[in-house]
Amino acid sequence: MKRIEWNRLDVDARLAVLARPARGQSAETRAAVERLLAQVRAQGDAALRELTRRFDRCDLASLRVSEAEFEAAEKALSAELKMAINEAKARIELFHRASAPQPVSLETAPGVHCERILRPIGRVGLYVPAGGVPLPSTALMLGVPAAIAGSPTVVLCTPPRVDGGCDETVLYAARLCGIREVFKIGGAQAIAAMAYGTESVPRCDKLFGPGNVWVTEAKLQVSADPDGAAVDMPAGPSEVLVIADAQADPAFVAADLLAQAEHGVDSQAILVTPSEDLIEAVAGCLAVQRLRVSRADVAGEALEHGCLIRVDSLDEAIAVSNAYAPEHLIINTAEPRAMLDAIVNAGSIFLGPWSPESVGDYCSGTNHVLPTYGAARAWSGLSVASFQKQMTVQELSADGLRSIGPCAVTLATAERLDAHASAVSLRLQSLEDAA
Ligand SMILES: NC(=O)c1ccc[n+]([C@@H]2O[C@H](COP(=O)([O-])OP(=O)(O)OC[C@H]3O[C@@H](n4cnc5c(N)ncnc54)[C@H](O)[C@@H]3O)[C@@H](O)[C@H]2O)c1
Ligand SMILES: N[C@H](CO)Cc1c[nH]c[nH+]1
Ligand SMILES: [Zn+2]
Repeated sequence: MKRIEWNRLDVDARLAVLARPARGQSAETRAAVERLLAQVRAQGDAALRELTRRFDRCDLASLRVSEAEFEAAEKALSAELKMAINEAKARIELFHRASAPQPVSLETAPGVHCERILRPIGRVGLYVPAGGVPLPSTALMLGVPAAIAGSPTVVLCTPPRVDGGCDETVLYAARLCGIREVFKIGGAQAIAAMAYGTESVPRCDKLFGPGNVWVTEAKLQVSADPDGAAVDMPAGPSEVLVIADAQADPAFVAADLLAQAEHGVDSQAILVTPSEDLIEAVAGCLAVQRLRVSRADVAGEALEHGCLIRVDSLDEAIAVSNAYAPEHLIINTAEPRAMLDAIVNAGSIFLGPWSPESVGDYCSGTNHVLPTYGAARAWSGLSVASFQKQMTVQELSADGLRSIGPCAVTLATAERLDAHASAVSLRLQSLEDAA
């Protein structure tokens, strides 16, 4: 990992350190995804079968996962794994229920009743990656808030294995969330199927979930198409930034950096600390720990563009973190909670030595689908609200209109929107006439 002395850098060099690798896909990827989307729109299921043969190297009799496959999946898993999934799901549900938006109803003036009411998005499409390693935890992170919001149609796509089956753990997690419409489709073709619909796959209003470059580009393209679908958030490679001081255990810090690095070669792992000794010790631990992980090649490549940044103080570390706006922020210092008020940009925050980022990935209760690539400056992680629409309602009595109508007339007149003004003044006049 690169070692950086923050205070020796000028402004441009600091910006370069905080810059992510170039965003957006190559022109070839964009064009390839455009062709894939057009093919699925034109040929429906036939295109899905052909593309699954080409990219996933398997011939599917049925795109949809059958009841028998769900049952076989449940039988195939160990009791221990099922219990862990059930346990994680219960905590994710607890947190997501508690943090779900509530309806609002109040009088803003006598006789002026304003409400916020909530409705689930009608048809939602979930994507669970499985090209490299299948991610059943992602099925929970998408499926639980969708179920709490109460979306009537929940569709889930995940790539098939070469034998035509699906990862059993993903199927078990999907079923636990009440999802029945699961399709063995991966990549851009899955996004196209859910955005535009095919003979088998229902068309969805909004799509959720992470994925590789083809998935990400396809989500971008369908969200820009008025006939396509909305998407959850701008996504990029996974990221972690650790703020630590001299008291932090270097083995813990190294393990946290490595955990994010093993996701993909483009993962971002950054340590910011005032302690030169900690940087030295973390570098040593990383050299040892990375040899022990099965995805050592992937992690090693990711760590090459990660960095160990030395700052003068913890206040400066916070400033670096706020400027970077990491997906995950770990604060491993003597008084982590005391720093929380100063943190303004981060997807999810992990306080203290006993809160590794991995627990947020699986089972603390928070969601692991989070804004990356600096999007945490303006975006939040997935929640029940992401699966809902918030509609506002107003109901005025005659007295209500008498009381606030003149305000509307004055503002409409100032904007020279006479029809707006008269929609109110006409009514005020009729009330006066009736009095
Ligand atoms: N930010 C997050 O919340 C988060 C969480 C989990 C995973 N991730 C990321 O999700 C990604 C998962 O990627 P993955 O590849 O393992 O699985 P994936 O399911 O996203 O992609 C696999 C699919 O890609 C398609 N594909 C393969 N080669 C292709 C080609 N040449 N042209 C067109 N399509 C092709 C295939 O159809 C295949 O089914 C990783 O980058 C991981 O870091 C992010
Ligand atoms: N850390 C990933 C989000 O950036 C989510 C994940 C799934 N499984 C393990 N980790
Ligand atoms: Zn992870």
